[in-house]
Amino acid sequence: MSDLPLNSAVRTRFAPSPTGFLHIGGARTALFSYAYARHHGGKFVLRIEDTDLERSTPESVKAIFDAMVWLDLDYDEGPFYQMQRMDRYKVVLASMLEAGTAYKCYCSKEELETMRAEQEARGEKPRYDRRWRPEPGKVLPEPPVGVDPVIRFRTPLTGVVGWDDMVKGRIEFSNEELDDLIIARPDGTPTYNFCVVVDDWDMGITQVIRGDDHVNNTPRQINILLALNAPLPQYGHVPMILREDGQKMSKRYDAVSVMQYEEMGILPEALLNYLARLGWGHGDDELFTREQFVEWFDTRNVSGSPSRFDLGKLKWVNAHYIKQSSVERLAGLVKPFLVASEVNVADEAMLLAAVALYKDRVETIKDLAEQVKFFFVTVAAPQELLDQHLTDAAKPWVAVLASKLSDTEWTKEAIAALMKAVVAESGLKFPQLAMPVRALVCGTTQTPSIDAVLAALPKTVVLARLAS
Ligand SMILES: Nc1ncnc2c1ncn2[C@@H]1O[C@H](COP(=O)(O)OP(=O)(O)OP(=O)(O)O)[C@@H](O)[C@H]1O
Repeated sequence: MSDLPLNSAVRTRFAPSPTGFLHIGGARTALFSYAYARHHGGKFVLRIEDTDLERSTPESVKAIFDAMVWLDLDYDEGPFYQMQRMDRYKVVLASMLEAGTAYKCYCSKEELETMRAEQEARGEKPRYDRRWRPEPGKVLPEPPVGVDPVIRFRTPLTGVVGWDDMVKGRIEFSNEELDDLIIARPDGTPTYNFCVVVDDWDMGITQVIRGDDHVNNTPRQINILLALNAPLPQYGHVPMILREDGQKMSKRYDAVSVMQYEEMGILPEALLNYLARLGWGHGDDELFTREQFVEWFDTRNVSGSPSRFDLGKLKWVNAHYIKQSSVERLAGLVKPFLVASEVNVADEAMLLAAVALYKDRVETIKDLAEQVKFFFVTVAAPQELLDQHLTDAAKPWVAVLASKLSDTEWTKEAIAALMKAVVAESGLKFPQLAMPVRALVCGTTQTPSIDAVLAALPKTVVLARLAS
């Protein structure tokens, strides 16, 4: 079992279940599969595992697509939907019954419960006792009338099933630990592990890269593939991403959707860079492009232990990408945030100027919107800020500055020269003039160079706010 047959052309897949949004744990797993395929010049396949009819919804399918598009994880084939492949599964089930690698089991729920209770009473691990498994010389019970059977896989009774995991190294299970799992329900619908096996086989998947919550499924899936004489893919199980509180991130336990990061003002390339680095490393490199990641990616450098999500680090990475982005792109991204807070952004030139002034000072696009808001609407400074800076000493000089500004040419240089002159004349220190000006015009004292900020605003607006 150690030398698994390998297909030559790499084909990886991402196979989410559409039972909620795509969270970043799933997204990182998708990213690793994607990067592996791209690194090897192979194909990346998207498969929607929608057989859980109670939990799967079309909205969740859309949510997965939205997140994949936003992150630009472009797939080469698919989306394939398991629900559209039922006929194929049934053909394979029939072939397994025919070959004797699967068999019908007529145990009722009650019988299974009794079996379990008796085993527990004897101190044994509860498991199906294989009473319907055909064996040479064994007499099977008469199939009860009117009962639809399940189909069970005929798991080898002895031996070891193992694989060289691309992330975790050698993993082995004894077949004695595995039971004859149900591969089709009484109504004929196939179960999870069976569908995955047929899909991975039909789709020619050569590397199954998935979360390590699937490690226990892998020996079962390998046994079924072997029974089908299908080629075995390589398996790589990547550790889970944990929430900041250390819990597994899962749709069921309030994980945050990938798209919520867009709403927070995270750039997709920042999230990808952050996720790539989370649980994978290339020396000390923290910031790298998608192309570099694809070039460097190797499952051997994926960490074997779970990683904890760290919003602070994500924001740090995001700040880097914001700095690197063009003013035009950022202006396009920040606009919806401003509009959402009912700020009218009619003056495009002012928006560009404002973004240029603030892009190196923010961690998210949402922050950026907050920071540049005062360009478009008056933001009143908190009273304590005014009390602190708009002192009796400063007030008259703010008025002097305002009157001089009204006649000056509206450039950063002219404004700077004028402020300098007023400072000299007044005997104030520069901040004693600049701080009240900031508070009045911007609603805060935390701003970039005040001459640049004033120059980016219409003169009339500056004068009105200084007079307020
Ligand atoms: N927290 C996580 N960290 C890393 N990978 C994950 C995490 N949760 C799921 N995955 C992986 O993402 C892929 C898609 O998983 P799936 O759509 O079933 O999401 P899920 O969150 O596990 O769902 P559930 O709500 O059933 O827990 C699988 O390969 C799975 O192993």
